[in-house]
Amino acid sequence: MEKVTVFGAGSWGTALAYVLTLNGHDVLLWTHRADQADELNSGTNERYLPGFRLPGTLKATSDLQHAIRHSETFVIAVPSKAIREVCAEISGGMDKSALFIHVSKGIEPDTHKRISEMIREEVGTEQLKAIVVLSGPSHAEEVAKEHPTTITAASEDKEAAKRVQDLFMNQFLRVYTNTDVVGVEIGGALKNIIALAAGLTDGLGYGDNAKAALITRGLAEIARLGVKLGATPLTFSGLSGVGDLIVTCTSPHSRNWRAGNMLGKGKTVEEVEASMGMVVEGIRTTKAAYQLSQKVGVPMPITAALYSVLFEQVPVEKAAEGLMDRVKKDEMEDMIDLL
Ligand SMILES: NC(=O)C1=CN([C@@H]2O[C@H](COP(=O)(O)OP(=O)(O)OC[C@H]3O[C@@H](n4cnc5c(N)ncnc54)[C@H](OP(=O)(O)O)[C@@H]3O)[C@@H](O)[C@H]2O)C=CC1
Ligand SMILES: O=C(CO)COP(=O)(O)O
Repeated sequence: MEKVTVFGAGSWGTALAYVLTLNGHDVLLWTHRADQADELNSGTNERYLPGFRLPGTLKATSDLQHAIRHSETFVIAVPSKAIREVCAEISGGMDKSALFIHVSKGIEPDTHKRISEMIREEVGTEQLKAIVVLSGPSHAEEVAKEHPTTITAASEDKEAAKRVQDLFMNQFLRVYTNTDVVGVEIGGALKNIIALAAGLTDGLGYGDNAKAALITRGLAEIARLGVKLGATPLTFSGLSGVGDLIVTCTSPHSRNWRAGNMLGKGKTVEEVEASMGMVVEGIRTTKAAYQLSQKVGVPMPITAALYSVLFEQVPVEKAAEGLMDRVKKDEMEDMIDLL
């Protein structure tokens, strides 16, 4: 039995705290809202996991110092836009080092930093035992129902990745390890762009051919960018690559797919964001990935088309037409770096 603190009590933080509690660990779930801590301690999280009953052994707090002191194993489960703020606050309150496990999927616009890079910038080297990213096809709603799920724990520190595998693995959650942090983080972040686009084409009524095209060509452009940034090509055919692409592009559980679907049915970006009530990482990541693709000179036509819809008010039908009208190509063109 280990002591673990989960920071962030949205759908994923709550589901992972549940898994760790089931696995026999002493888990403290931190939320920045005192009213939510009270609700969690009474056994529910209605906004983020409606109908789900938390076990009585899973405790919650909104006291950050209490949460930091509870353990030396931290699971960071807040949206990417809150990573810097939350990690800086945690770092400011730490008096011993800790293992940081992050589960967020995003890239920061303008700096183009991955989550583990932001954590390293906010937490002192002497405070970090290691950083592990936990990623893969895993809707919180299904994990909370104990449905079979597979994910990967990636770290440059193999022993740390194995420790995370041991912490989370059980009969319904199978955890693999990987050493390709860049590939796992890029795959997890960029699949949200393609999921938004898949929701959008579903909203337009384009059907399955269009979705298969988005998943396949989306994977090609994600891998192209990832390899340029130092990822191992094979990682993109794994759980955090094609696995997460499939689950997010095809499931109504996906907030990114749902947001895209609303856009395809004519809602504005502002209307979609206001109505979701949960994080839609793909919008921010589209901006970051578009900027990054321009900076490093990697063609990412789907990302560019979505960027034009989200940030340049290009009508969705026009963006889709633009994708189909592009110059004729060989399927494997621009893929040479992946060999
Ligand atoms: N849900 C899922 O199935 C999965 C999600 N992920 C990833 O995990 C990350 C978290 O997602 P998820 O749990 O779904 O998100 P949710 O939108 O469900 O919840 C976000 C949580 O973070 C809290 N939060 C937001 N900003 C801050 C802040 N500045 N300080 C402290 N807490 C904050 C929110 O609090 P408040 O209620 O006050 O807004 C809320 O509790 C995302 O990057 C997502 O892509 C990864 C795999 C699966
Ligand atoms: O990352 C996820 C599943 O692996 C969750 O995706 P959404 O954020 O689109 O719901």
